[in-house]
Amino acid sequence: MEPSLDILSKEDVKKCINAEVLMEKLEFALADYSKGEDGGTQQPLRLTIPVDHYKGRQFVMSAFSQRENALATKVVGFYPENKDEPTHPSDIMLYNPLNGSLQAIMDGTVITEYRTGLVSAIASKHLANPTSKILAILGSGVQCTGHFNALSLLYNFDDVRIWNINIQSAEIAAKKLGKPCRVCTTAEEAVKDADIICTVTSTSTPVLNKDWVKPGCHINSVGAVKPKWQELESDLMRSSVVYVDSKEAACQETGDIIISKCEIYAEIGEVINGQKEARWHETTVFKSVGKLSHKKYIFIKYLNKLIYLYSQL
Ligand SMILES: NC(=O)C1=CN([C@@H]2O[C@H](COP(=O)(O)OP(=O)(O)OC[C@H]3O[C@@H](n4cnc5c(N)ncnc54)[C@H](O)[C@@H]3O)[C@@H](O)[C@H]2O)C=CC1
Ligand SMILES: O=C([O-])C1=[NH+]CCC1
Repeated sequence: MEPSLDILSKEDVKKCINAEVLMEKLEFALADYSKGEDGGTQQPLRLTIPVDHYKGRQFVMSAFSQRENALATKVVGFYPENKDEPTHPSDIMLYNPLNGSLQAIMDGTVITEYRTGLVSAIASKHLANPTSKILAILGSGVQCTGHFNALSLLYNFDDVRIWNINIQSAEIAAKKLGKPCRVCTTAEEAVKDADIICTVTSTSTPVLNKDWVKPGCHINSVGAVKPKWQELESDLMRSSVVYVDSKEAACQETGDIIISKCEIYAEIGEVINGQKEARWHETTVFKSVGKLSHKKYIFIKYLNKLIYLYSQL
């Protein structure tokens, strides 16, 4: 008999996700990755296909995890000018690691939204002041909600600010958060005295300057996923303690690291493993590029188990 193939829509995936469980799994995944070969993961640098003719690009990310016994590939586009379609269309293929056969194809957009915010939340847990009360989010697309929801699992913010280059978009995002938050007209106003700042934009030039940032704050920066693009000013990168998701990927894929020529202090996985310090009393930047597709397939594996149950109902 042919093995069955599960096909999961965005709604199917949404029904399966439990953010708290996923956060735990992601922390293991980050730690395993930074152990190198001892971590039992195989994860080559992702493939980037420029589709300049249509102002887009596609990333192909594959990985195997021994811990989860999972093998998967995620394909994600980056089309920042899309209006009626997602700017990051994505699909995930899950394979049986024993024989390589395809087990499931699923929407990858929901996973991308959750996973990216949760990884920033994990970084914040280690690198931000534990009493953080003021959150600023620069950018008001999918990752704005993803980051707000993920960080709210760990912090009880009493002041949340949002800024976007397009203020109407920030106002729409603010309503979606379901909690009071302030829409600011400038990025500088939004980040004043903030304890945690998330930059989640599609900008190609810096939106956050060193002089605006309170010493000791923690910054999660997830945009600028091109070698010539920057989300944070070079001076800010050079004067902060910089952590990344993957040194290999960060040094090749983001102008925030390449152009600023800043020093990378550690991978966040090294902090989780106790190999490097969490210097949370200093100004810290967690720069992620999302290279860690094994973070995603851990989701997938988890989802697959739920999918199995789900398919029994
Ligand atoms: N590091 C990672 O793991 C991941 C990174 N990303 C990146 O994070 C960023 C945000 O992703 P999404 O929220 O899904 O995208 P989105 O398209 O939903 O939102 C992007 C936001 O950036 C704003 N923006 C565009 N140009 C700007 C400019 N010049 N200055 C300030 N804001 C500007 C847009 O108005 C919008 O609010 C993107 O750069 C994306 O490629 C996305 C997923 C994973
Ligand atoms: O990991 C991811 O899904 C992405 N990284 C950059 C754009 C999308």
